[in-house]
Amino acid sequence: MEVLRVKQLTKKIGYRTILSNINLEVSSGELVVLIGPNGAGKTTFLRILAGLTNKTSGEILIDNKPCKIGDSRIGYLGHQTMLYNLMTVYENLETFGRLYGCFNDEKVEGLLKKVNLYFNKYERVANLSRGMKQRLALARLLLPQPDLILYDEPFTGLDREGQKLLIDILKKQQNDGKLQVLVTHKSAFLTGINYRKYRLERGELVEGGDNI
Ligand SMILES: Nc1ncnc2c1ncn2[C@@H]1O[C@H](COP(=O)(O)OP(=O)(O)OP(=O)(O)O)[C@@H](O)[C@H]1O
Repeated sequence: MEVLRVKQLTKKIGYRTILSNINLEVSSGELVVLIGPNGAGKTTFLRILAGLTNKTSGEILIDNKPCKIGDSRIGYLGHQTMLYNLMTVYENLETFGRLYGCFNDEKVEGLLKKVNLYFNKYERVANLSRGMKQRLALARLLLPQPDLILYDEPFTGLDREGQKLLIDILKKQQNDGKLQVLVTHKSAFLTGINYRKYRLERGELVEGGDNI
């Protein structure tokens, strides 16, 4: 995947305009960060890109073709970790991997090491801490090796070490030429990494913008 183009994207709910004529371009290797106050429409925007919410109007193009619902090249990490609580760490990745046809024992083990859960692989998800669940959700996100990766507040629940680990993951994806869009309310988390910053305010996207 080379480029994602969002053109004149608008989302209305009832007669409220949540997103108004959003234009955005993300190229291979680029990380775009969206900041904005609570209720600004950040999650709505990511969910539309992920194909989980309908847009009202506008276009989303991937390499100049309309983005298809359920495109397996798109990975989305939302507020909910969507993990199976009664399964172990390993079983979660195995089940997800088999479902998406990307299971491979070596890959799963490698990812578990990457997110520092290798020694927890036989633990049930229900017994993990919030930060550990978030790290497992990250591993699951990366398992199908998506080209476009969407992160909604991915630093939630992560301690210093977890934050560092996520920064390393973001950098690795940049080097691999992935397209990344990340929503956060605090860009201070993102020190030591290159990114393009936008502020979403009253439904409009403004380039740059201060931290909030
Ligand atoms: N299904 C829905 N029905 C009605 N209103 C909705 C719906 N989904 C979102 N909204 C409204 O759209 C606005 C944007 O919500 P959204 O969750 O995208 O904001 P956000 O920027 O992600 O906020 P936060 O930082 O609090 O997560 C909010 O005012 C919300 O109430």
